Amino acid sequence: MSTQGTPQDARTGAPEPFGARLRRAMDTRGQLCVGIDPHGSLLEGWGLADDVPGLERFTMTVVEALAEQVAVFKPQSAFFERFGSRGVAVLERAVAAAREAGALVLMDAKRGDIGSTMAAYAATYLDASSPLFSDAVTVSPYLGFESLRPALDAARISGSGVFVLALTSNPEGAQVQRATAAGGRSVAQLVLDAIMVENAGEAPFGSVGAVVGATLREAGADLAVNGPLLAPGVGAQGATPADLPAVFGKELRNVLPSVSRAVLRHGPDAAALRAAAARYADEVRAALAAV
Ligand SMILES: O=C(O)c1cc(=O)[nH]c(=O)n1[C@@H]1O[C@H](COP(=O)(O)O)[C@@H](O)[C@H]1O
Repeated sequence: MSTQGTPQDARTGAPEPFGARLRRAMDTRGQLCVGIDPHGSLLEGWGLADDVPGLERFTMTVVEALAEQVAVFKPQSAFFERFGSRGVAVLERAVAAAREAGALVLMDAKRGDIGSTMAAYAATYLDASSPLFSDAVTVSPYLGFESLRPALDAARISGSGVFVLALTSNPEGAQVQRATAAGGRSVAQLVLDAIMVENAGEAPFGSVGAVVGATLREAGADLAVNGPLLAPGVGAQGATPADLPAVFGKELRNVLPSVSRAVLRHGPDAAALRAAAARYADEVRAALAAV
């Protein structure tokens, strides 16, 4: 497995772990992830056709406008896959352009399968020689946390990261995630505990993140996973940066709030996109400073 494309640790020559790279990006650029979700309605709002050239124009405009400003981009794979191979080619180009410009890319693919198939997903997103290699990928642990092992192993080798769904932003998630597992803990808590074990001893924090919706109002779970906490749901789903302290408490410094539509709708003007992202980054900074 090649580790091309991943910055290396100057001292050891090994790929620098994603957790260290993300911590630095969050500390220097601010704690904000902008999702790239090319909904047909957004393309229409930008005056673009809902086709491959429209997808490409939309995506590259977002990348060019924000790549030197935001810590992380989170392209949502489904919005590219819906156009077939030509849409995936746009996604490949966007990932390369964003990484080239210094932003980290978290591929939102939410993959999860039996371990032997999970290895193929890991090869797709977490092997540095793959055309879709990303700094990190979202995965679902609901086939059992250990089914994710091939992705966790591949991430360690290539210096990339894995974000595991724990408490999702949608109201339906509670049915599964808040259910009580054997031993009396919630299913989500078991996932969080397993993430904690993966990140044990890592500094500044580990490369295995948890996804915890900003919409939850309160976590109702122990979020001290020694890793990043991706918090989608800010903006279009109704959460605001001011809601973050109540959900994340003492883990606030590790939170990476994510906004897609509420930033993207400000395009196609690059300055307006930059201003919208800067407003959210400022609001997040203010929410963190207030506690
Ligand atoms: O993993 C995710 O990114 C994710 C997890 C979750 O619990 N909720 C959630 O909304 N997301 C993603 O975050 C993005 C939210 O988009 P907006 O609601 O437009 O900001 C979408 O791409 C979702 O698929």
